[in-house]
Amino acid sequence: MSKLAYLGPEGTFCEAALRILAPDAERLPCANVGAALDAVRRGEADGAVVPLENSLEGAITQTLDEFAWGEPLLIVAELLLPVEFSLLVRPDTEMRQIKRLITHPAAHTQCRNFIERELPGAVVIHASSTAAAAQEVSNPESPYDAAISPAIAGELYGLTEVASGIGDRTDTVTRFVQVSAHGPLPEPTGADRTSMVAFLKDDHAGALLEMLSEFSVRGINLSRIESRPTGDGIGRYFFHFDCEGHVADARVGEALSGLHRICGDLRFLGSYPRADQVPTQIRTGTSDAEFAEAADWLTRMRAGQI
Ligand SMILES: O=C(O)C(=O)C[C@]1(C(=O)O)C=C[C@@H](O)C=C1
Repeated sequence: MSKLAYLGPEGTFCEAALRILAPDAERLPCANVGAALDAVRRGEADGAVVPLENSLEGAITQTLDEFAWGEPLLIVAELLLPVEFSLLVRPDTEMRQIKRLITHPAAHTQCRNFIERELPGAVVIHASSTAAAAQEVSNPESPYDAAISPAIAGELYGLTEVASGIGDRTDTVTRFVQVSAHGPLPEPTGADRTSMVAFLKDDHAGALLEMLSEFSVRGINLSRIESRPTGDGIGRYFFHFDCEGHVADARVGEALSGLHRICGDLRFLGSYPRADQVPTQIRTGTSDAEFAEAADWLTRMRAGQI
């Protein structure tokens, strides 16, 4: 049985994602995303499940930075999990008594309207996860009156749900990814995604356009682009890209080769099946067969056969 690390403790959305992605895996709760990924790097876990982006809040920057700077890991699967938040209190607390609230920063952002409307003036403190917040509130000595967490965390930590579905939108989803320390890569399915991190060779006009051109000239659709600071000063950024297709597809492989040539560093993060199973768009002239035919034509031409 494989062991997967995740953002704990028990009751996080991350755990819910892990249970769907790998129902039979042994679960190793970790204090934060970095610790979960380090457990994989040290061989203490066979893989990890971590949040990558949220449809309202955007990128989970800690995960992006871990993927860019930490020892390389491979994304092997993804999952889109609807996230629904509850307001949880100790059984003896009433809604009007809530003055101090604790939750994960991403949950705070997603429930901002509810907090302003229903709990005006409440102080919000951030926890390492939504379930860590619930666990904290379950302590009778806790200085916090309520947690914003998944309903399941309330059941696990003996809290009472005083409000449910408190997110600013009802259709929010978080994208989680499962990573492993090494291959093999998942087989291409025809509905795949490829992730990578690109560092510029040097800062010059059109550098980003040159990178984007490697995708566009091969008809590759991007599904996410994120810039993150390198830490080397204002204006210094590196880029995360997600594109449609698998590195085994000729057009994606060639785009990565092109990026490898023009970038200071290109880190491949993996090719894996898309959670929504939407087939990859293949524009005219960019299929594997058309790439193979063109390569064959070039070989014959170079051999003086045309
Ligand atoms: O704290 C949790 O329950 C998590 O799984 C983390 C996380 C996140 O990092 O965005 C996951 C989904 C929600 O958006 C809120 C928090």
